[in-house]
Amino acid sequence: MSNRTDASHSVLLTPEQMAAADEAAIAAGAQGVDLMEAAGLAVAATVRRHWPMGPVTVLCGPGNNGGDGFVAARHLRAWGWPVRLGLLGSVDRLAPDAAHHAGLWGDAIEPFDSALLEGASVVVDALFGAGLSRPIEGLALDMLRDIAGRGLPVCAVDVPSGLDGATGQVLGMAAPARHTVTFFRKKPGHVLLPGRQLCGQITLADIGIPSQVVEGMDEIAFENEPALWRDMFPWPHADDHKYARGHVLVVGGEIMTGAARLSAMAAARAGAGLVTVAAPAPVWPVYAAVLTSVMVQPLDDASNLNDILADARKNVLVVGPGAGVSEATRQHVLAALDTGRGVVLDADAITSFGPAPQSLFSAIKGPCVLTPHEGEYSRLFSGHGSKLERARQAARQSGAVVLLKGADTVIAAPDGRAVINSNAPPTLATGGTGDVLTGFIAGLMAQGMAPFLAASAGAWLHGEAARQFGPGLISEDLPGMLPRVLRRLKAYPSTPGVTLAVPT
Ligand SMILES: NC(=O)C1=CN([C@@H]2O[C@H](COP(=O)(O)OP(=O)(O)OC[C@H]3O[C@@H](n4cnc5c(N)ncnc54)[C@H](O)[C@@H]3O)[C@@H](O)[C@H]2O)[C@@H](O)CC1
Ligand SMILES: [K+]
Repeated sequence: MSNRTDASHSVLLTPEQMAAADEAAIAAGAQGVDLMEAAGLAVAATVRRHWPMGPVTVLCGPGNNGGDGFVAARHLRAWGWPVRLGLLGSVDRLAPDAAHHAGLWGDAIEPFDSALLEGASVVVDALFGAGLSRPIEGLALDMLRDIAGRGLPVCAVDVPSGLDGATGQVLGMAAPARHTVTFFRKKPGHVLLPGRQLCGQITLADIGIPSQVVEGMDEIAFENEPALWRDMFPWPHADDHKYARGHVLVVGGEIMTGAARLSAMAAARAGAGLVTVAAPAPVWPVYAAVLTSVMVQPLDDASNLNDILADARKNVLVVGPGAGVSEATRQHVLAALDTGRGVVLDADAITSFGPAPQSLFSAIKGPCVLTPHEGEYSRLFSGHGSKLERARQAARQSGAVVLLKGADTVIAAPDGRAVINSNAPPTLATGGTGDVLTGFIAGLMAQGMAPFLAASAGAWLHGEAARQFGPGLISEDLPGMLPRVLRRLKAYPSTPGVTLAVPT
């Protein structure tokens, strides 16, 4: 767990937002050539920090990313490194800032071909950054393939060239980097997959852009970290009693009984004062036999769910885990939504509305979280673009917080706020972990945490619990890891500043 205290560093800027930040900094008095100088110096310093001195090849592209490359080359040369530099295109076509730094380089610019790679112990990839506008092809494609084929260690400037900073997708080709140096703030493409895996270790360099330039920007996304929501975390109060800490009701299914049990245990561990599973009457004993701290109420054939819901202290309702795709599940969802209380819908609850998503959306009137994986998403939504955009579109369309699952889970609110979660280890790719996540979120909501914050916090706790458990994880290990994660979270420094509670 990192102990960073400045949540502003979890801000993610799209290349367009970064360009606006750059413009605002220049309008406030910064010089473009100075920003480029700082950027290139940070790249050179990263190379010096992580590689022993040896032959370095700097590959410069036709835009400002290439300009950063010229600066890095000049500093490395000044520090005694043998530097070779190749330029894609010609010096007289460089934009003014890059041309300025090409002039300061003032040394040989070699033809842009594979000979540049001979003997290189590290390659600085300054071909394309934020300005990538089409798939890599031609000479650049050949070069990147050659670098990847030779397995040369790469230090990427801003992004590995070919990676779309907005989406995390590769346009044509990108050579995996060992280190990526980016400027001012990370970009969504550094956190979304496959981008995250191509960047290696990311260094965030301060190049002199004032942090205020971000204020007032719309639709900023964040990389999930406790600084964003920890101050709103529902820690128990000294005078709390169990009824003050919320009551989660999980509607259980008849076949996959484990799923609802996992959600229930997770909700309890997340701190809900009470948790009840409403279990179909025929399998009621199955639930009752294995759940100790969780109450079990029989749900009979005639569907007495409304009677169970009559107790308004049940303030968060979970439908979906192990529910089965059926008309009964649909009815349970609609009954839960009709209460206007907090609702978390997962799995079969989502799939049951596949044929008629609008009937679900129009029933959502209270705080609601949908937790689809990609398959479930595509049953309800026809969003397009990056995962970030698709989660945002779904949240807007449904009026619910949408948590779009995966190794790069995205959480989006209907008002445009969005968080990308990046701490989930691959050991979470096993049955039942999603049911636990649902329970964590419900447990936090039951204690009064707003749905977007609860979903963000739940996703982070889930990832952290898995990380701390390590290899061999199965889903029922996760709730039991939560106390340890919460203990560490409690010790996490308080962080005034950027939080998710501020609507954009
Ligand atoms: N915005 C800022 O605040 C700063 C930006 N800096 C650098 O500037 C970069 C952005 O510079 P630019 O906007 O000039 O963009 P790039 O340098 O990323 O690339 C733009 C150039 O590449 C060409 N191009 C795009 N895709 C191509 C493709 N697939 N094949 C061939 N040519 C292609 C474009 O026509 C244009 O000439 C950042 O990534 C960063 O490295 C830094 O200098 C520091 C300050
Ligand atoms: K690059």
